[in-house]
Amino acid sequence: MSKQPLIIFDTTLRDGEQSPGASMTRDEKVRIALMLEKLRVDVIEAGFAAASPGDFEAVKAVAESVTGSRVCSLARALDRDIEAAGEALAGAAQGRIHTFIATSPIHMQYKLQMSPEQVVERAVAAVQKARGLCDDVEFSCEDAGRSELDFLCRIVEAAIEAGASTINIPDTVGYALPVPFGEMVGELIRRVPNSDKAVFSVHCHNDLGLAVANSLAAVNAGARQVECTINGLGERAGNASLEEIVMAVRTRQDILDVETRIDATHIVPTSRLVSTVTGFPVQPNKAIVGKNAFAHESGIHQDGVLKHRETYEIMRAEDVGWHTNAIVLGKHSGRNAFRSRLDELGIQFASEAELNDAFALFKQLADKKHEIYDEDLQALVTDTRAAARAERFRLVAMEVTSKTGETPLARVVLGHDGEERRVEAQGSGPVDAVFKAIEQIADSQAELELYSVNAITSGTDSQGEVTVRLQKGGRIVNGLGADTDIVIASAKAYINALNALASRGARTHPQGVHEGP
Ligand SMILES: CC(=O)SCCNC(=O)CCNC(=O)[C@H](O)C(C)(C)COP(=O)(O)OP(=O)(O)OC[C@H]1O[C@@H](n2cnc3c(N)ncnc32)[C@H](O)[C@@H]1OP(=O)(O)O
Ligand SMILES: CC(C)C(=O)C(=O)O
Repeated sequence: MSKQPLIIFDTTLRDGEQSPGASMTRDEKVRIALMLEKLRVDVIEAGFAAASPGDFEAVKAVAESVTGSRVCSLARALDRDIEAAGEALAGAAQGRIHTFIATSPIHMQYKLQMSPEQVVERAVAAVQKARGLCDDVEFSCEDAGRSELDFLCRIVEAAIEAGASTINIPDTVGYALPVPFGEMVGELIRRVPNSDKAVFSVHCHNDLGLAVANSLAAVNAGARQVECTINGLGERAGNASLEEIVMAVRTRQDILDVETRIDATHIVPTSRLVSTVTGFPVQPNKAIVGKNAFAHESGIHQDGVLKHRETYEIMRAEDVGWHTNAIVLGKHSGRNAFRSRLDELGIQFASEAELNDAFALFKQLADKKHEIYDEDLQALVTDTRAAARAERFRLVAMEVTSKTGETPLARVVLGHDGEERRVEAQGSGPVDAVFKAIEQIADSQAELELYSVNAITSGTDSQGEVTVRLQKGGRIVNGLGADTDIVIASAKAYINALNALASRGARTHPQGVHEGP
């Protein structure tokens, strides 16, 4: 069965901009509008031309820059607002004037202080005025979600009669629930005698977190335009999110009779642009565009995704503009994901036992650190391999006391030729104290030529990677150690270098020759 088109009306630049703190300059609106055009949005509501000279200029600039989408301006049911909208849209390849008036008893009585009859009259006059300036006119019944159905039928019929070709039913305060809202929209379409002369639209707010659900319920009931915003930006708790509507429609083609023209591969870049321009970050668990929307950290899910992506993914990350999905290594990850990531890094294990040792170290590290990066894995494999060689010195335990005004003290337990030995030493700093304690056992007579510390990744929970270079009798060896505690990383690096000296002690080098991991 062929699908009917669902018109995607984006109001990021108008209702989205009504979020406190999200106002945009003319140039920012043009940048976002050009991105929305690329996304193949059908209608871009660029602003409210009568709101300010700046918004008038912004609507005008968007109207003159965009050709692939229809550009729209909002206007109250007042001549001056409608004239401003018409003037701002004059240069548009395809323009639309969107006029509105509230229809709920509470808004008519307290806000507009108008009778229902006056509201109908004003609506008709506004639509006629707009039609005189533009041949595409949308009429919205503000607060329709709390309006009486009989009154809605009356005003909608009159607005269509006056020339509106789109009738928008907003749930202005996010009060609706999906089933009754869908029923209301369906009933309106059935009862309005001239409903076939207009496209029915919905505009849902998210005060109860139901904006997308309510919009889809209305689509099921016959609405063929949805008003929405990128990242769900909008007044108070926001509007229905464009990316969620579009991907719900695309993903559930089995039960929805509509399709959109949207090129979903531009969704993530558009979301990023809107977030950067407005300074509103996208929460990590936001559907479609959140950083975690296609990321898997738990072992069972990772195993499933690696075996067959659809076990845990209902959409492809690439289809909405992500580079790829993500297997994030952390404390809930399992061996399959661990092995697979190391494979991708070109690291293979000689045996299952070596993999298990590395995996055990990985779990210990993951308990200390939120996310394990590739650099952490590389350091960890170096550590495992060093530990696997039957080495002369092995760090068993250590404790360092470092207090303001006191000389640092290190207590170290070192495995040495199969025995455990305890030593303690003071030093000018904690690392110096640890090295001195180790030297009490090793007595290497080596010279420390280099000591350097690097943060492997960013963040204060990053692992420190330490390089120690020792020189003895013309031989130079490097030792590496990594840990979230840089003093422990230093001890590991020093011991690693001592083991390198010890294991190659029989060989001599005429000049300084670098050896090490
Ligand atoms: C649900 C929505 O999102 S609707 C869009 C909301 N967006 C905005 O309000 C942003 C742009 N708004 C603005 O810049 C200003 O409010 C303006 C320029 C439109 C109007 O500013 P002001 O003239 O100072 O009026 P103010 O905002 O204080 O009050 C709104 C007036 O419009 C009236 N009004 C509200 N909606 C409508 C309407 N759809 N049609 C006609 N009049 C309306 C109110 O009753 C009130 O009238 P009053 O001044 O006679 O009491
Ligand atoms: C003006 C209309 C469409 C609106 O923004 C609302 O009712 O929320």
